[in-house]
Amino acid sequence: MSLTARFQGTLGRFALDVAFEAPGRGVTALFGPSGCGKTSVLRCVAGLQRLGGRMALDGDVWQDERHFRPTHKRPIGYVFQEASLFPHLSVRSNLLFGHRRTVGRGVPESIRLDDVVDLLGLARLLDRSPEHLSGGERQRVGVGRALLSQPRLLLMDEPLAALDRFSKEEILPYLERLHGVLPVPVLYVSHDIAEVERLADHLVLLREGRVVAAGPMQDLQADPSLPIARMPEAGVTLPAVVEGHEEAYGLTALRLEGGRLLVPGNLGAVGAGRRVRIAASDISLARQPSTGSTILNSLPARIVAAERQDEVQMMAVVALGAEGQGARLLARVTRKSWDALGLAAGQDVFAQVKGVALVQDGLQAEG
Ligand SMILES: Nc1ncnc2c1ncn2[C@@H]1O[C@H](COP(=O)(O)OP(=O)(O)OP(=O)(O)O)[C@@H](O)[C@H]1O
Repeated sequence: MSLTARFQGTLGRFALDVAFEAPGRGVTALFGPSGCGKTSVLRCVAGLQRLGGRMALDGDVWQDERHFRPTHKRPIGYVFQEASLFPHLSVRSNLLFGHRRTVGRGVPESIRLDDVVDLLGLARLLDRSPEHLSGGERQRVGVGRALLSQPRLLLMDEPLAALDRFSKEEILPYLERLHGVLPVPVLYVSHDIAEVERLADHLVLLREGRVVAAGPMQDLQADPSLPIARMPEAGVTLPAVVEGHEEAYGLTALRLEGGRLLVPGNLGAVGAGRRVRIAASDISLARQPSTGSTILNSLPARIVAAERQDEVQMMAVVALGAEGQGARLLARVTRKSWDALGLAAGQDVFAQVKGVALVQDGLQAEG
């Protein structure tokens, strides 16, 4: 179950030449700087733009050398920067607009109104007119409407870009919630890495009309040769499980693959899954375990790769665990310290984690 796409051609003076695969579940982000071709790729997938190539979803070919299925025959939901809701219809009627045209014509109903209302928190809004909704609420309705048209693929083009910071923060938890339960894959266009890290599990990195890299988010984040590792906010997002609590100190123990972190606050019941983000600038490396230090988290790890970023900085990839078999973290350290400690790939070190952000509800915790 997956999407395969290859598009080649020119748009005015812009040359697009991309090929990528996306898994049949979860959120795949198309990420890259402005003008790199993200929207054009999405439009090609939707059939709104016709370039040469081939595209198939679960083996169902939407485009190849001989065929080109028109947009209205592709089972897609499309969410734009701004939801263009029908002003004369209530929220409920807006939501059901596409539903009638699909379920009403025999398409099996895999996404139901009640589920969408529940997931997107729309119950209070159902009888309202779109004119009386905030920007964030309108976008939630737009997402719900797209889902209720029973798409087999949901396309989202910068759905948060037109919202102010406050509305963005309001809508993100709803999108995160959809993430785990949606029966359809999502292609999500954004140029905001923080947003992508919160929502996506697969990444297609674009630059100047080409694919720079594609793969699981964690793998790409921990590749020091990619442009995202050069961003000031470079880091990794990792799955974690609540392992226990140190109630006397108000701390939660989180288990990562190959390591354990103590973070402030009660992050839920034992066994609960969490997604944490650890910034490269929040990790320092030591040859010895930290004693006589206030640092809480000092994890055995092995340096698996390193790259000089500029005159001052090195970017190292460390794999957690004494054998270096666990999750990979990025560590940005100065070249001076790197040389002073005689660090090199293959060495065993201690990764001192100074801060952990819980990405799924935006909590920031200093460790
Ligand atoms: N129909 C078209 N005719 C001519 N040029 C086009 C057309 N569509 C896109 N382009 C050009 O292709 C390039 C890529 O545009 P696109 O909107 O796909 O980029 P993007 O990565 O989505 O950018 P942004 O993040 O700013 O939305 C741009 O230089 C744009 O001007």
